[in-house]
Amino acid sequence: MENSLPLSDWRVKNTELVINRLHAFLHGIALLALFYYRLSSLTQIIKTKDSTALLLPHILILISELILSFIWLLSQASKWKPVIRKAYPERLPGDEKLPPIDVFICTADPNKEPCLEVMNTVISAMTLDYPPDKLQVYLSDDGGCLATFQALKQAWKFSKSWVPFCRKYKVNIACPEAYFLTDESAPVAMFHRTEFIAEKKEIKKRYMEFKESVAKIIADARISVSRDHPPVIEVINDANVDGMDSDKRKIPLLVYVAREKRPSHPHHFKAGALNVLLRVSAMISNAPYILILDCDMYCNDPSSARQAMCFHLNPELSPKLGFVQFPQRFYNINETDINDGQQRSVWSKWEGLDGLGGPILSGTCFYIKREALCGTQKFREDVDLIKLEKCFGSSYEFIKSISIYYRRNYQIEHEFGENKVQKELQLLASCSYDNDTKWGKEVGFRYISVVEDYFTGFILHCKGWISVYYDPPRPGFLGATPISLNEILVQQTRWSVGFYQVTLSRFSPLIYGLLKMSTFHSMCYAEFPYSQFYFLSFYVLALIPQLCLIRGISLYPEVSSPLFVVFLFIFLSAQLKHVQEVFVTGHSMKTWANEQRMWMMKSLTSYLFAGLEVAMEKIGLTETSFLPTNKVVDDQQTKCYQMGVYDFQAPARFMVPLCSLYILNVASFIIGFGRILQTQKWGEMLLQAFIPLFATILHFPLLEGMVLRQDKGRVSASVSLLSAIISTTLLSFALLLNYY
Ligand SMILES: O=c1ccn([C@@H]2O[C@H](COP(=O)(O)OP(=O)(O)O[C@H]3O[C@H](CO)[C@@H](O)[C@H](O)[C@H]3O)[C@@H](O)[C@H]2O)c(=O)[nH]1
Ligand SMILES: [Mn+2]
Repeated sequence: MENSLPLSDWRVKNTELVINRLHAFLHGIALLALFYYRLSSLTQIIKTKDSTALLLPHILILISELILSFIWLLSQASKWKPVIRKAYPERLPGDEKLPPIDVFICTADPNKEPCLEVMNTVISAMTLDYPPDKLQVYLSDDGGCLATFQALKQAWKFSKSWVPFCRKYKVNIACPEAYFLTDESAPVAMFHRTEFIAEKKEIKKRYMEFKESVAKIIADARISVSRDHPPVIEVINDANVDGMDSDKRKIPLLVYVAREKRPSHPHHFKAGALNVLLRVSAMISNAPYILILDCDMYCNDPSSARQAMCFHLNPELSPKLGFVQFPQRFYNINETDINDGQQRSVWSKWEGLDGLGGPILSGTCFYIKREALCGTQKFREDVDLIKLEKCFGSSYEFIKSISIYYRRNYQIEHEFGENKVQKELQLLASCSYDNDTKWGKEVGFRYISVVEDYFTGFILHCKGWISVYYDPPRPGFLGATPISLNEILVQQTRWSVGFYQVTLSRFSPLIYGLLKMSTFHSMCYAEFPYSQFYFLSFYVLALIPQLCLIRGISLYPEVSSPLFVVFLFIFLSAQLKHVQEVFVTGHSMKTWANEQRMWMMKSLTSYLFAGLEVAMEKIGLTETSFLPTNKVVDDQQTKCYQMGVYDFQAPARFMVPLCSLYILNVASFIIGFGRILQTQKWGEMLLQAFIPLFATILHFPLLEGMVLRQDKGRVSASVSLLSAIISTTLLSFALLLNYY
């Protein structure tokens, strides 16, 4: 009876589907009317003799509207068919039938990624509700830091009591730090209560001791990131014996991996680290499924592994299913979330992508099939060793380990600790192993972009794998997101660089993607890289209508013209659609305002600078870098975030463009409005005066930061001054031209 019930099912979100398609239809027609107006007014300008002064602003506005509309069009794909999924872990087969899982956790820099948080992520993964002999946790330490290694040993020691405690009392929060903060009581029957309280007290004491020991390790060590070290791979256990024996294992296996790094070798950042883990784990446990986690994302609900298996083991999905993606949810978000750290709009797209072939791989919180990453599906028949070596590198042991996927007769026979295995592991974690192989190109995580997640997922989809988005009611994972404006903009710049790198390669979603996947799916993939061009639109819209306003050049239809309604409709329909999406996902108007503001701020800074960075990279002036976000927050940033105000202590390159444009918008509105009063040309200039007014209101926090605030998070005086000079220069230039 039980077996006949499906492990998972899904349904289309019909109401949203209807709203989205109807909106797309109406908004699309209005956009056509807009371009009709633009083209006819352009032809008219060209026909009139003295046209040069008018032509340029009109063309610029047309370009900006074309870009906005093109990205809007791409974005409709992810709204086409939103679906929602359900998993039924209680219908899974017994533990003995569950497949093993390897967990990969990456850390890179102990100065930016606090050791205790990394260890909490590790411990939370060890606590997953899964048979312990089928769960292996690997920590990749890209910093090659001894302190991390020592702390991991302490984490293992603590896990030996924590994991059984959680299993016994079915503790619902897998991360100890979070558990002791919330004071959750276990759902046990009353007669266990006293025993539970006593054990909880004891385990809390052990956690405190563990915390102290980590703090001591950090205090004693010289914390530095090494770029020059040999590979270190160690199974963490008491006496170097009992950890490996899976029959007796009460808690999951824990392995420390620091791959070899040499200054002369490219290490390909996180993708490189994950590929080393893929190889090393193949020698040790070789689980068919892998959970990948960033060190700042811990397992919140221990049942995520079983939930993911509901999809991976569902015969309807299984053969083609590459990965199950969970959303990234954050524990450090507050109600105001002024920086839009939660990225609501991105995650709601994933439901739409799920209806088209699957969500984009998002770097962390996903259960992926090893076979999909290793690309072994194409070696199903017997292939010769030379060919395999060219693809997977020189380790025969590794090739044997993946051969289960095409001959299915290879079992791991070696004992860990044998010299031979250690030697093989060292080889697999060496920095030159990738050379002249297909690693990073056709095997494992792909290298060409710093958004290795997006790119690798894209290639998997192109190869015919599908993926599933699962957003359970209780978040499977919780992480920390940057809370300062600066970190958010730096992070966004990195992502944007990564998107440009993909678009400029031969794998551009709108060329390569269209050939390999459905049109709608590739449109979803294209939306991300093409969104970078918002910077062009927003620079035009933040400057041209304003400068034309003070010069009295009209760029929009008069109030009396029927086309005025078109513009009004487009503005309102876009905003109301956004408001509807915000409300449907349970948020308020504040979220709408924050998202609008951050969208513009990111476009005017991160998107632009990423473009410049990639251009410099192309001509050989700079090298790609992946600077991990700083997970250490100072009091100042926390204070600002909690008060719901921006921390404007970001570098001038971010602040000056924003402040200059703001001042220019305020000034142009005042001058323009004065001009309208004088000339009484209300109808002609109304729309145009509205643009700087909207910007002034939406970005009011900038005015506060420059003029009203006195705290440390205000805009620095030098930035305000420089911005004032820049905007005044631009304004006087425009005004002078006017009198000319
Ligand atoms: O050379 C490196 C650089 C980073 N990392 C790790 O990569 C993870 C992600 O780095 P983080 O600084 O937290 O970046 P985010 O911007 O928060 O990460 C998002 O964006 C990345 C792509 O840019 C994805 O890999 C991530 O999964 C996704 O959460 C962290 O665990 C790092 O330790 C490495 O292992 N090696
Ligand atoms: Mn992160």
